[in-house]
Amino acid sequence: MSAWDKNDDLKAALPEVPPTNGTQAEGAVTEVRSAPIGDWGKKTENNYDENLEDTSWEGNVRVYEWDGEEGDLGPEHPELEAVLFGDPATRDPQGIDFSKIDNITVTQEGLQRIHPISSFKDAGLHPAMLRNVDLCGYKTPTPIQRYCIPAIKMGYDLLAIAQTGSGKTAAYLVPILNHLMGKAKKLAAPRPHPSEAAAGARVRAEPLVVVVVPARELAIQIFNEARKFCYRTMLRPCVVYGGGPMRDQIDNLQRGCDILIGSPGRLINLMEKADILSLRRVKYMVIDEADEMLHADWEEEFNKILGGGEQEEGNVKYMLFSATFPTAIRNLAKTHLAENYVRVRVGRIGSTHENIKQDIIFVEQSMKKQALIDLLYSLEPARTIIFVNSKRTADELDDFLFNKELPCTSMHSDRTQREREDAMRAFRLGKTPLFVTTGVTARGIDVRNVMHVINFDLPNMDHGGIQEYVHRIGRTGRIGHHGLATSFYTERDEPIAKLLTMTLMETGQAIPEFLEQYKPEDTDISKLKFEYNTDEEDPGESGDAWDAGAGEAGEASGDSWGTGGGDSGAPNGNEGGGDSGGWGAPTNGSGGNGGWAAPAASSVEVAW
Ligand SMILES: Nc1ncnc2c1ncn2[C@@H]1O[C@H](COP(=O)(O)OP(=O)(O)OP(=O)(O)O)[C@@H](O)[C@H]1O
Repeated sequence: MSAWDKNDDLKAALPEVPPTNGTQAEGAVTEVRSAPIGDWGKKTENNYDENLEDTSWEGNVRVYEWDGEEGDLGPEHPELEAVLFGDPATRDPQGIDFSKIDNITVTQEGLQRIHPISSFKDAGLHPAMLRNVDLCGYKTPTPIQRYCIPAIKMGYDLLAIAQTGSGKTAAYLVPILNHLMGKAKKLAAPRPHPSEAAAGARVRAEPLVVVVVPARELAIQIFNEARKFCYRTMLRPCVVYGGGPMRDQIDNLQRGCDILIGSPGRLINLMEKADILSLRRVKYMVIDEADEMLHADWEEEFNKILGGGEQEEGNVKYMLFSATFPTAIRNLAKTHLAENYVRVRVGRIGSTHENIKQDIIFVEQSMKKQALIDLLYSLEPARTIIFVNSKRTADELDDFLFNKELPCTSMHSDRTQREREDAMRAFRLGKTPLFVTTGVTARGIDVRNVMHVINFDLPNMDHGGIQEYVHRIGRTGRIGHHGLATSFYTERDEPIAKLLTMTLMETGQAIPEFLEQYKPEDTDISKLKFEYNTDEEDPGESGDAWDAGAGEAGEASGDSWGTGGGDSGAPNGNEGGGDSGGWGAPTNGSGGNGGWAAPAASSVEVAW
């Protein structure tokens, strides 16, 4: 365990951010320190030559290998278990405060009403999957998991929106893999026995699940999660991403691939090699960070991936996940989903967690570096991500901090993939607890114990805007932990000021004096209008709520994990009949007016 993993929750010690030498806050006391108050450890320099010798690309790590003779379930493998799930001493989540997560309102829409599970035990998971969940240290499902697990089990397309760090990855991996694990032999493509693969036997990869994500590091991270949930199943995960070694990635695919996680460019590249990869067997297509993937910049890639499967119409379930979802992109998203898709939203779309303390400090542009050093020197050392808006600033800041003897590393899109993986690894391991990066890591990246996010530059409204702010600060305060997000605000940040102020108000953060002028006239928090994704535009959300009633949780329980086609209740009828529970289309839906909701959609709010 790294020293940086010991204080699982520094929350109690979360400091008030002191004014820095760079602030203009009136009456600010500018205590300038010339040295850090704690021990940051040694500054380190990456030796890339040494690393070049190292062939351990992140995609080449071990996965559970099925030798095909154990029936549906492979034997336990204690050594691999320790590799996948880590030191048992650090598995159990400590310091997690689920109270804030559990109080968030959950809204669901669509023709079908989903009954949330109350515990993993009630989810009808295969005992081996339940054990994998337990090995991960998950005791209780998060709200998004409570809804997504039964919805996916029942076979619906899904649009799921929940705050950063709220467990969206497991919300789709667990039910999808659970559903497929009993059917792997029937559905999966033939593959060489591991001993034959070692002797060079190869097949074409024909995955059952494809997960598409917008960033390479995120693909690697989700692959690592998939490795855990595939443990002892017959399902073999692979990852492909740009910049990584093509030869190794192809080699891995050709040993058999059931779950493929990829960044779009490399995925398309490989799809063009018909003897290497075919999407003809795909049953589930998951688009993570879906609002980013549906962005116009990705349109071509996105359409190629969605259209490249030769699957029968209606045979693929589509799942879209994100923490943010601007209205226009939500409207586009629905065109990719079946009419009877289910939509689940936890809290306001794009809202931040109360667990993240947000501080905004006014800084003169020319004083930012000084302000940063003041800030770092005045707080206890803590694993920290520093976001900047340009590659040049990332390089400069890395140098600057390094010259101050602080242990930092940095990443941006001009770095080689080897450098990117090294930097990420050094930060994850706590070797370099300061990580300077551009927005390339704003989304999805989950590093244990990130206590502080600093926006050295606030996101530009033309590049990411308030959504990027939400994703960036969401690298801390994950899954019930507490974190601090400090942003340097300069005169140039005026365009984001209004949305930023409302975002602060929503979670009861202190509004600094210089932002007071941007407060809306009506300060009633329930009436805040986030123009970029007004929920009013979502028909079906206003009235017609189904009576949530009591006893919601647990109703999806009971039936056992997949034996053949009977458990899905697949609404498209493509995996047999089932037990969708007789939720006929409600007659009171409002749907309709060309906007977001599916026909006759209705919604229900459930306060947890
Ligand atoms: N039920 C659970 N109990 C405890 N920890 C969990 C649970 N579900 C997920 N986690 C952990 O919570 C962390 C955040 O999960 P995840 O990365 O899936 O969040 P996310 O909602 O996808 O966030 P983002 O929007 O930033 O991508 C991970 O470390 C994951 O292992």
